[in-house]
Amino acid sequence: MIIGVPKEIKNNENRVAITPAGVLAFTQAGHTVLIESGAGRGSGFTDDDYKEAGAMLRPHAAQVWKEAEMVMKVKEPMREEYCFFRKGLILFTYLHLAAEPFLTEALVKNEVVAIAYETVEVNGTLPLLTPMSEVAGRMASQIGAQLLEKTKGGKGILLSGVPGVKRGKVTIIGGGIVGTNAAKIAIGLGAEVTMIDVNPDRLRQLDDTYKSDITTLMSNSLNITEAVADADLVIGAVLIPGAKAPKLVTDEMVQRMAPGSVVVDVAIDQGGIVATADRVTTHDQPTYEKYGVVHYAVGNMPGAVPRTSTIALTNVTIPYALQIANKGLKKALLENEALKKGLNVAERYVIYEAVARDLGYEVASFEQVFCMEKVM
Ligand SMILES: NC(=O)C1=CN([C@@H]2O[C@H](COP(=O)(O)OP(=O)(O)OC[C@H]3O[C@@H](n4cnc5c(N)ncnc54)[C@H](O)[C@@H]3O)[C@@H](O)[C@H]2O)C=CC1
Ligand SMILES: CC(=O)C(=O)O
Repeated sequence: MIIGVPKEIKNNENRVAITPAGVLAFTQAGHTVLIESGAGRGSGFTDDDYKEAGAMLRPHAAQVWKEAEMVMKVKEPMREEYCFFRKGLILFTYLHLAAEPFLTEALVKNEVVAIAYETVEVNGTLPLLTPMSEVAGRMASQIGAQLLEKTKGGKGILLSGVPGVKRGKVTIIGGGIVGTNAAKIAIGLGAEVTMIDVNPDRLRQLDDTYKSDITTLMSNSLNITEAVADADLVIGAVLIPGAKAPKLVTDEMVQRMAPGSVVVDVAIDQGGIVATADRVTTHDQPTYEKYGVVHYAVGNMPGAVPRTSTIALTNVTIPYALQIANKGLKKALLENEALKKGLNVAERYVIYEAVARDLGYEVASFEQVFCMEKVM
């Protein structure tokens, strides 16, 4: 198979979908890897590193998209990339389609086979989302702590406090991978941490893990209202796989926060859980203020630490991509239930149920599409 890796073009997105080690894995299996020149630079990989591993370089993204049978990316394609979509092209990347109606329409219309990293699922876990959630969760507390500084628009508190001065309060909504990683750093910084989740078993696990370092609360409107009003820093970390994020923090709840408080809505890539996080921000301009509260809503947080993130991401994506290349799409999907869950769009159909529901498409089952036996 011919695998293409274009340079990421989202604002300050310095990750790349393949490392030289990944190239070697493909070429050793007899595949061809095309890489846009400079694609790895932001992650510290030179064109020569890729060439030595057996990749072929292409000066322009258009050539990579056109020649490749499967394009691997990190972020969802930007509008400038939609013109490269074509029937039967396999696209393997983060997609977050429930929050991307125009992208979904472009993929459907052009009959792209789109497999989303974030919905590949093994026993209820999301192995291709996990490493980036680990990065973003850790970053969320780190960034939130900085934004609480006066010079960054915050209320001017140090999360750890100092002897004789009380600590800052962090409320984390969603106790999954982002939430637990945010908690680790917030606890390490010395903050008073409250974690809210809707799953009682999850709350039990969190209590067992962090013991008296955190307070756990069941997710309901009253608990969220109180914990948000009381917090210096709120971190949004809820996920319903594939679906648009539920707006759990209302406009009124944000209005009740003290001026200079901070919201970091990590779940913004699925639309965000905070009503006032009504736009996706970029690393160039990561924050805005609403009701005196600093909002951070960057949709590609791990892009700011590309070396760590690229290696962590490709460690988990390459084995799946290799299965597609080695077996062909149809066989790979049929033999791997986890990968099959990643299939969001194929043959003009939306296959992932939550995406179809949120965007108003009729859902087609994998079997329906598979039986048509055209592209696959
Ligand atoms: N902005 C960025 O750069 C990045 C964003 N993310 C996003 O962060 C979000 C969280 O991801 P993960 O932690 O990996 O997901 P996860 O699936 O590990 O955790 C989600 C948690 O939300 C909980 N939850 C579901 N409904 C809830 C409700 N009504 N109230 C409270 N909790 C509820 C679940 O029980 C689960 O514990 C996702 O949208 C993910 O795409 C991840 C990485 C980078
Ligand atoms: C998960 C995701 O969208 C990211 O890492 O950018």
